[in-house]
Amino acid sequence: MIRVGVLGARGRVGVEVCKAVEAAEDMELVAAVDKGDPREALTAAEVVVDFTHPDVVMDNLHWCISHGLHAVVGTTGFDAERLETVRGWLREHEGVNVLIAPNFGIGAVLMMHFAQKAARYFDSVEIVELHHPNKADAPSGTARRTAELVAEARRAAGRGPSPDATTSALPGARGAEVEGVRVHAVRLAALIAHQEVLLGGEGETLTIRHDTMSRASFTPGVLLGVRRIRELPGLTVGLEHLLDL
Ligand SMILES: NC(=O)C1=CN([C@@H]2O[C@H](COP(=O)(O)OP(=O)(O)OC[C@H]3O[C@@H](n4cnc5c(N)ncnc54)[C@H](OP(=O)(O)O)[C@@H]3O)[C@@H](O)[C@H]2O)C=CC1
Ligand SMILES: O=C(O)C1=N[C@H](C(=O)O)C[C@H](O)C1
Repeated sequence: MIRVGVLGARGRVGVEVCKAVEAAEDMELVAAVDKGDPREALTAAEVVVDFTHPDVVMDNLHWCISHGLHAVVGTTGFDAERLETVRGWLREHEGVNVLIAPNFGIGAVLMMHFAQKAARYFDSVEIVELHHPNKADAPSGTARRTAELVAEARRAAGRGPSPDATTSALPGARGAEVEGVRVHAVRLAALIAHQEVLLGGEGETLTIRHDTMSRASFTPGVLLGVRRIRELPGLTVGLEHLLDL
């Protein structure tokens, strides 16, 4: 049995993760911790799952690593600097492993992968992410990561920026720029999490779209991470490393 603790256990995703861990035959939920609860309960766990908030996730991770606990992290807000900080902590605590994934949905991971594959073949690319209005961060972690992957593929193919002759625009009208890729964030009641990657070329467009219809969709990926984390040394970024893509 893998002893699992959940941080953010009363949150929208945390609740689903707790249910999934309790239903898994090879796991035991030993701690369900949310804001205001003492983290010490997590020391009964081997693996801690974090779905909290971008403002607190670094402190949580530092605490887990320094207590020798593996961490599977869904919370967003990671940039290159934060990832480097985590790598530094892990160097000081050999044997502790961390998986950080901006999206644990299998379909979402495939959407990012397909977008990365397609990027080299099109002149233009833009990303539209659409989420529930209670989301803390914009753009989403998934959109940021998609933009990074697409930008990397375009650079490798020797492609310059997407064509754009705009010389006059209201601030924000063209979205945010992530490594040269435009990302637009929509917040709308009734939505959960959705993303479109729009690609345009000579006389054709390709739209790659993913829709999250239930937060339970994140749990198979989280459980996969929990099962595999002990054999993934150091820091792993992205669920794609655990899939056969
Ligand atoms: N990687 C993935 O697949 C996915 C990632 N996410 C990300 O996960 C994060 C959480 O999303 P979501 O569940 O919707 O958010 P919620 O706000 O619903 O849940 C977060 C929970 O964490 C609690 N919390 C805040 N601070 C702490 C703390 N220091 N220690 C323990 N618990 C704390 C919150 O309490 P309170 O409300 O009182 O502040 C809340 O109950 C976000 O960054 C989101 O983008 C979401 C979906 C999928
Ligand atoms: O906050 C959310 O809801 C989600 N957050 C993640 C992100 O920022 O990419 C994953 C998914 O989009 C849902």
